[in-house]
Amino acid sequence: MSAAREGLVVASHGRHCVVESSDGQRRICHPRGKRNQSVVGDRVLWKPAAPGASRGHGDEGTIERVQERRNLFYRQDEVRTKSFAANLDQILILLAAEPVFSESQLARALIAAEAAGITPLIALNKSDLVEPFERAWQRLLPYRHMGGDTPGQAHHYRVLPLSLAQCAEVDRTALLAQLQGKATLVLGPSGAGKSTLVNLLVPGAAAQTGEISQALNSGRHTTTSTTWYWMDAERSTALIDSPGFQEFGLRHIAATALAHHMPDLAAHAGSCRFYNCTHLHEPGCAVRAQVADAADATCQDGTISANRYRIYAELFEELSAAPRY
Ligand SMILES: Nc1nc2c(ncn2[C@@H]2O[C@H](COP(=O)(O)OP(=O)(O)OP(=O)(O)O)[C@@H](O)[C@H]2O)c(=O)[nH]1
Ligand SMILES: [Zn+2]
Repeated sequence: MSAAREGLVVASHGRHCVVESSDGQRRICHPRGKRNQSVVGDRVLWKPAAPGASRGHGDEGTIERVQERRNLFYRQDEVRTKSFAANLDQILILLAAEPVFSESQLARALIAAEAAGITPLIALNKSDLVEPFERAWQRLLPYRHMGGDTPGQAHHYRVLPLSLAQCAEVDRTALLAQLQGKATLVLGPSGAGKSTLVNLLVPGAAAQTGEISQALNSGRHTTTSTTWYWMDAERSTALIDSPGFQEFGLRHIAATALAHHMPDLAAHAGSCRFYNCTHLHEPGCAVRAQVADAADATCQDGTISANRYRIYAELFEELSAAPRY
């Protein structure tokens, strides 16, 4: 019996996953048990399959154990839990001037990131589309100023303007500075420019996925759901591409914990008269007292935008409702 070796899960497809060993070699691995419990980003212990035992995919292996995770980013609706990836340093939410993004989806992704303890970063692409960009940038005002404007104090979220198609060197440099040495999960609505981003930043992205598809030996299974790409030869900077920005279920978060994961609300929640205030109808609610009347109000002065509060109230109701199944 050979000893188990360490590896990194770089793609996952149904019951198979692709494990990269320290020498960079990638191979298909099957879980030892019935279910595939590993997700992309997992560190695993694997063993090569016994000679002759492989199922025609060449060199294969078995996952013996999934090592303890630093974090796990996932969403959950009423019927299922979907894991995006594990052991992440940050989550890049890629939006664009067009198509118009959903603020509710953005808020959900940010809440899930906060709940998992992973730093989110927001980028708004297509700055070359001047007017739509201006409108979208304006819609992001509460996010750009969250955390207040006290001199010397950083905003809660970093929001980067970008034009990936024009690939201005200054944009690329700003983005690279944010990604260097980290494992970043990229999330975003369809059409925002995720593929453009991956192709711009990952040399040989096609080759990396080609290798995976080849390893999966499956013309039928060409789309792996989540993929880990190395941006550098030293394999220190990674981008993880994942679908699933739509229908971002937050069933794993208690309604009463929501405000805690929304920094603009959390800043005031401690001053409510009742310690268990839901910020929906209680007297002496410090959160509601800060909700701006005007739809275009910002968080610049510590106020809460009307949209953010509406999103909170809607989510609170959704998460309090009894399961339908
Ligand atoms: N004007 C403009 N168009 C861009 C920019 N970046 C990407 N695009 C275009 O936007 C479209 C969508 O880009 P993709 O990279 O395919 O978007 P995606 O997020 O991968 O979309 P899906 O494949 O549907 O998930 C393409 O036609 C790109 O050429 C940009 O900075 N400015
Ligand atoms: Zn309150």
